Amino acid sequence: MSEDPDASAIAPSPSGRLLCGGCAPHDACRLGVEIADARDDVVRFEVVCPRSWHGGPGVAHGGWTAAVFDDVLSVVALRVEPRLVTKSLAVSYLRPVPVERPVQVLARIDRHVGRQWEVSAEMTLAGTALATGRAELRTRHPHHFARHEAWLARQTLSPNGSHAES
Ligand SMILES: CCCCCCCCCC(=O)SCCNC(=O)CCNC(=O)[C@H](O)C(C)(C)COP(=O)(O)OP(=O)(O)OC[C@H]1O[C@@H](n2cnc3c(N)ncnc32)[C@H](O)[C@@H]1OP(=O)(O)O
Repeated sequence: MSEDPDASAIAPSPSGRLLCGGCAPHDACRLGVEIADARDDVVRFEVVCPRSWHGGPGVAHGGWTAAVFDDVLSVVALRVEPRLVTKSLAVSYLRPVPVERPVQVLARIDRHVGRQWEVSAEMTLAGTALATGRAELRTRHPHHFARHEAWLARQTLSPNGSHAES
């Protein structure tokens, strides 16, 4: 990568959306997440699971639900600190999530001390909880991506395809 990877920070897209690197070129969230309202440490989202993410008949794949929580839990803190990574993510699946049906997600910052963030969210439909998520986030170290790239460059592929430190 020729640019400084650590300069990377989420900035609003041309239409004002906060999007990840994969979605920014589309100017739309491919997970179906939209911010509905943002106040202080709480953000409300409207989310629609695209049918392409179904895992069972008419219901979302659990990986979609986890990705949505990773996204919304980051967004709630990204509004304050643009350089974050997820350290841990826990999801409780309470009821199936329907595809192509708007559901609400409320995400909040529970605790923020130094580089450490604790955030949580609930996904509901008509007031009934479908899933909850909780994450620990970290403000990135200044050379987070550069360190990763340097580490990766030291890994060599062996003839059987496995990696070894060179
Ligand atoms: C819609 C808007 C956009 C939404 C975007 C969606 C956002 C999605 C957010 C994500 O999903 S981020 C991607 C998933 N998360 C990661 O890839 C994070 C990977 N984990 C880490 O980089 C580290 O474990 C972490 C920075 C979380 C550690 O933080 P800590 O505060 O717990 O520990 P610390 O910083 O002391 O580092 C612990 C160890 O990791 C090492 N370390 C930290 N950062 C590193 C790094 N960048 N490269 C290599 N090693 C690293 C560090 O040196 C140290 O090594 P030792 O144990 O040997 O001392």
